[in-house]
Amino acid sequence: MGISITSNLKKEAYSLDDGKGSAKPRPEKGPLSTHSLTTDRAVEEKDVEKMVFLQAFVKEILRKHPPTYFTLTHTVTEPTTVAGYDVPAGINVEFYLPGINEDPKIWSNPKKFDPDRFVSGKEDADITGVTGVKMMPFGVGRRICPGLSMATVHVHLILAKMVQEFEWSAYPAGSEIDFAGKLEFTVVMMKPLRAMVKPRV
Ligand code: HEM
Repeated sequence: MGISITSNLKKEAYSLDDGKGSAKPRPEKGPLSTHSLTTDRAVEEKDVEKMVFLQAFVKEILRKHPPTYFTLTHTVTEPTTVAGYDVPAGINVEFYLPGINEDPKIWSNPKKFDPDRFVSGKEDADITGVTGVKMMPFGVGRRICPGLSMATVHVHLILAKMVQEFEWSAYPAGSEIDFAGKLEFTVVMMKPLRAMVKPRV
């Protein structure tokens, strides 16, 4: 499950949300980072914590294109109230993630793919849910995805390496990318991504 999710997530990342698949995420530069992707050595895990835009970019992918639409099914063990609804013990609850991730009551311009929302300091979200829940791509609480750390390290690093080494663009050149998803075991692109990949020499 983890491998399938992380690989789908990376496909979303390469294609990006501008519909053209231009070679982003943009190189880390200026005040966003003390590290540049154009450095003469391969990016390493320790560099990622300084790459503010990359972190914002991955968080925005997880918000706008969560790899699963639902968490796993949870059973209520004692009567409770959620958002004003009484939930009796013994029933199953499903959490629909895009309903939270794109809730206009908690996000500005939620339909827009905009990593800068996390850079500018306008908005933030704790993906572990410890300090509050505005998005929960890994679930939250006791049954939170145990692969969270591995998955986030993996996605940040592979994405940084792919962008450092290659230029990515849509195929055929200039074509629009259709970001519509469909649910298989995880969410996959309805029309598989076709990309041109050129080594940055
Ligand atoms: C971006 C990548 C990933 C995402 C978005 C993701 C998301 C999720 C979600 C939403 C759940 C359900 C949590 C809940 O119901 O509250 C889950 C559970 C789980 N995930 Fe992940 N996951 C990812 C990667 C991984 C990886 C890399 C592994 C293993 C190496 C992994 C292993 C598991 C396991 C074992 C569970 C079941 C936990 C339980 O029921 O107690 N996941 N994941």
